[in-house]
Amino acid sequence: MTRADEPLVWQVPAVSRVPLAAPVPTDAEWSGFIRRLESRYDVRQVQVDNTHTKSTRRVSDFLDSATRSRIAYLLPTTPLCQGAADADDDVDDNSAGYVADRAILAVYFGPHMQGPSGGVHGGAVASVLDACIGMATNPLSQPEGYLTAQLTVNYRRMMPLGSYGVAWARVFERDDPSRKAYGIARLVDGQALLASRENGESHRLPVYAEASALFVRRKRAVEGASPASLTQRSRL
Ligand SMILES: CCCCCCCCCCCC(=O)SCCNC(=O)CCNC(=O)[C@H](O)C(C)(C)COP(=O)(O)OP(=O)(O)OC[C@H]1O[C@@H](n2cnc3c(N)ncnc32)[C@H](O)[C@@H]1OP(=O)(O)O
Repeated sequence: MTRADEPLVWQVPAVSRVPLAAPVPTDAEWSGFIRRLESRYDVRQVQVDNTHTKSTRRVSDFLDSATRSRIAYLLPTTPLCQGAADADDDVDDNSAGYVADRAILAVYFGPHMQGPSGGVHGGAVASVLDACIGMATNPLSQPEGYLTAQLTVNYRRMMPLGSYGVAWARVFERDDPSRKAYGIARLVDGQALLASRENGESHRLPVYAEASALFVRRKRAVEGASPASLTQRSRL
């Protein structure tokens, strides 16, 4: 057998696996966190399920599973569909809660997202930021029209395992003729965010990671969705 034919074997050093002190929050703890976010900020949780209707939205089965359902999709209560989101002007922007260009994901980074010892895996952080920009980029009535073409993540600090994170994203440019949308997202510590709000502190919160992304709208989505069909779908 030549060297090139030898099976590739990873030499993994034996490490002792220490049980992680990052238990998944109970239902009550998790909903308490979301309620605090809703009461301190002008946001509301969008109920998530697997049907793409106007008021419900799937986050991602993958993230749902990795977080043990400790992930929530929130939107500003006041519609913000101005500027960038106006590209979808055939959609009824003024209906309650419809926000196309911003999104917030609240997430608990638990033991199933471990990367470095005591820290969250960079891929998990990237997934959350990508999903958050994806939510902001894809209007509720046009789910999954835009796909990630490029994602750049800047890891500023290690996110400790067992943290509540809050990521928010916005689309700052949507170039509809060429089907491109550009967005950014930032991830901060959710408990620190709430504490600073509750204590009336105005200092800038440390950013754990930030991302910028290019999303491209699939050709199929563009061809298959006439303005009439979009309007119809948005009213379902
Ligand atoms: C999870 C939460 C769920 C939440 C639910 C809703 C959120 C969904 C978000 C999901 C996020 C994901 O994970 S998506 C999964 C990961 N991503 C993917 O699998 C995408 C794989 N790539 C593709 O399918 C394709 O490459 C596309 C769709 C991105 C683009 O293909 P295309 O449609 O043929 O584009 P094409 O006509 O060639 O190009 C259109 C314009 O975009 C530019 N362009 C195209 N691709 C790129 C690129 N990679 N980098 C730079 N620029 C590009 C072209 O130069 C051109 O510019 P110009 O000449 O016009 O200037």
